[in-house]
Amino acid sequence: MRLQLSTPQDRKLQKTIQITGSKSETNRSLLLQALFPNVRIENLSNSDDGEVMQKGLKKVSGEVDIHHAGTAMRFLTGYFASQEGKEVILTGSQRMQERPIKVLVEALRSLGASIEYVKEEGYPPIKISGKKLEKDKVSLPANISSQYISSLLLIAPSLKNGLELNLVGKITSVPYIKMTLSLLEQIGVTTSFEGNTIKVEPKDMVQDTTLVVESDWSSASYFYSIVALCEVGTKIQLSSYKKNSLQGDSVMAKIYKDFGVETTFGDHTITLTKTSDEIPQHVEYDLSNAPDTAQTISVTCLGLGMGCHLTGLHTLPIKETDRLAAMQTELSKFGAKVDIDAESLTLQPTSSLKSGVAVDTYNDHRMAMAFGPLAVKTSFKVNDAEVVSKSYPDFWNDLGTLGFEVAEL
Ligand SMILES: O=C(O)C1=C[C@@H](OP(=O)(O)O)[C@@H](O)[C@H](O)C1
Ligand SMILES: C=C(OP(=O)(O)O)C(=O)O
Repeated sequence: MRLQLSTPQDRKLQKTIQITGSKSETNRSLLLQALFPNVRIENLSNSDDGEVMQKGLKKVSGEVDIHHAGTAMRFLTGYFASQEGKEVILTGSQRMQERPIKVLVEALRSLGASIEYVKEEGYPPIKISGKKLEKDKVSLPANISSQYISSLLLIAPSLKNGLELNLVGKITSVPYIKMTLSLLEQIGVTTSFEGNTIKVEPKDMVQDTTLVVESDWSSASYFYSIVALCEVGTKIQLSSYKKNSLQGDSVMAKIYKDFGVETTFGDHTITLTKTSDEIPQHVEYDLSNAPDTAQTISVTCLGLGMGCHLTGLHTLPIKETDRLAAMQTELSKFGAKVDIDAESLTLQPTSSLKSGVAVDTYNDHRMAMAFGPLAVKTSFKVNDAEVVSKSYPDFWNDLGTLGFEVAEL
């Protein structure tokens, strides 16, 4: 699907949007529910990633295809490895077969798991023969993906003696690890995280608990960007959100103050208001705790004619696409000057945006959604725009609701 995006007639928007549940909280909650069936879940994500996770958890044998969903790939690896009697081949899209899984496989093997690579060593697909895992201590590198750590933590309470993890190296995407621990605590599991050591106590049964998934803050980031690019007075209300979020991307509320956007927390809502046009020429952020917002922020800066230096981006090359390379290519199409290295992106201020551009999306939902808000400033095309369904299937409809002209070509 190729879309033509055109500037909304009114650049002082006033609207309310309901956003689907966080895909990260959803996929953790679904796994916990599979282990402890008396856990209930509200406000599940309607994303592709949530759907493949739900389907995957129901399988006991055969092939499980999780498409592009990193969390489903990593969380189901731990799950099936610890499920005696289940035997599956866990696979995914071509890109998923290029996203590394070795750190997690080695950690699970050292706990006693039986996992074999079907094609290339270190990458999916993998054949998993579920077993009771007897060991309770493991060390693993923590600087590549926090999803490996969350995968182990999620199965930890179901292991006979629980689990002690020793994290080696600089820990990346820390809020996602804390989110996992918070959800475990919510269902009554005892955990601790001190220095580089995480401990999870075993638990046979949990009390009836309802996990209420907060809406997705990474999805909210695109509305922060829209408000930042619109006129002073623009007000967009989003639900259902809370102040004490488990999601690290809630840092948007703080970061977007720099772009003149104020956040007001209401009863399960946030209201984003553009209050000021006075913005700095250049901003710098370390996004190692909120990697999924890097694309959003760089497009906001492009649209506002600002420069930025974003660091802590070492995980971006192994996500849905190599996001650093993809951003450099796509930002440059609009006339931007962009430099990247292994962990950072630097954008020079761009005074006028080129028009007639077609943005490529690289099977990456965030490439499409990050550029969407730029339609406030200029008209352009988005190729393969359906990619948004990975985390936010209603994205283009919601942009239409705001008054953007979204036409299928
Ligand atoms: O645990 C999670 O739900 C996630 C962790 C992050 O990945 P990394 O830990 O690989 O950075 C993030 O980018 C991803 O979208 C979701
Ligand atoms: C990196 C992402 O997803 P995942 O790793 O779960 O595929 C994302 O949604 O930005």
